[in-house]
Amino acid sequence: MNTAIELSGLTKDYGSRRGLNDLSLRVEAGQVFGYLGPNGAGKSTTIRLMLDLIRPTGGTVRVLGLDPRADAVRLHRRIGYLAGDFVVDGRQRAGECLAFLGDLRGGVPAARVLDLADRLELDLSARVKSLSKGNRQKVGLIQAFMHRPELLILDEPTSGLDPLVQQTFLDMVSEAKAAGQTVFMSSHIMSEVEAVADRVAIIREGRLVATDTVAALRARSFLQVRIDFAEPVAAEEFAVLPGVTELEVTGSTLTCRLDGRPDALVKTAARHTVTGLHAESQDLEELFHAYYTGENPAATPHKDMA
Ligand SMILES: Nc1ncnc2c1ncn2[C@@H]1O[C@H](COP(=O)(O)OP(=O)(O)OP(=O)(O)O)[C@@H](O)[C@H]1O
Repeated sequence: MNTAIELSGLTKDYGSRRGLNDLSLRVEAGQVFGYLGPNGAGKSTTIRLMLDLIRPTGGTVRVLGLDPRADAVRLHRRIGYLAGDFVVDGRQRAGECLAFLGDLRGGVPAARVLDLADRLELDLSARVKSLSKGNRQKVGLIQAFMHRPELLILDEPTSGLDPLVQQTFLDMVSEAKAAGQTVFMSSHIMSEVEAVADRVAIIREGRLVATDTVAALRARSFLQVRIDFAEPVAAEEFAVLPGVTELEVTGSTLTCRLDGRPDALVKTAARHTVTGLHAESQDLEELFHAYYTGENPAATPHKDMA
């Protein structure tokens, strides 16, 4: 598999302040990669370094096999970038602005812009300065997607978008992936990238704290179970079952955490009369919250630096 982005030992100091600390990361071509972290974690810093908008204090960056500094012009033609603080000339109409940016990229068919504007419900005749934050963000999204770049780098792309438009955006990301494009997108909310990302990385205070596939993270999530029985049950009968931890039995009510298959627990419970069953899946969001705050995540994914 080709590598779209390779960061190695990347460090960025802002004076005495550290923006990024020895960060290594690889994004394979064709992947949708979610880059997650709380405010101030270093997401925008990483993205700006990838595009040579700022220079690293240490470490190296390769994007599409090129050096962003030496090959800036060649590289920028192959990338669609949405900045976290996307700004354009507010006096222009949205359509004029997009036509201008399309020309800079060697020409984009008007029908392509119209189609994206239609899907995102953006009025191309409105002046940019009259647009709401969310509608301005749509202009930013269209300019990033419209020339079908090999690599999309999107800094907080869903910022300001309402849920319906967020869904349209996610559809656009899925289509880009189906067309073989690579998407690197930052967010501070897991649920925004969960549906489309193949892989996610989490950073906190300028350091990478975990990276793994969304599927693997999901597989590590667990169930919080409560079973009500008609009669009191013995804790010992359940304590030995595979995957059962944090077991508590109070009279005829059992609560536990269950990792993996529920088969053994269900079969053991079925030896008794079950009057109630409640199983709640631990949300990926909770797992990420634990990473964000630096607590030990309940289900600890290994660090996978691949
Ligand atoms: N130009 C700068 N000068 C000084 N410090 C900076 C500068 N840019 C960023 N920082 C600091 O570097 C750290 C990382 O900032 P960065 O903008 O990369 O975070 P982020 O993860 O993108 O956050 P957000 O979600 O809030 O956009 C923060 O502590 C920030 O204050």
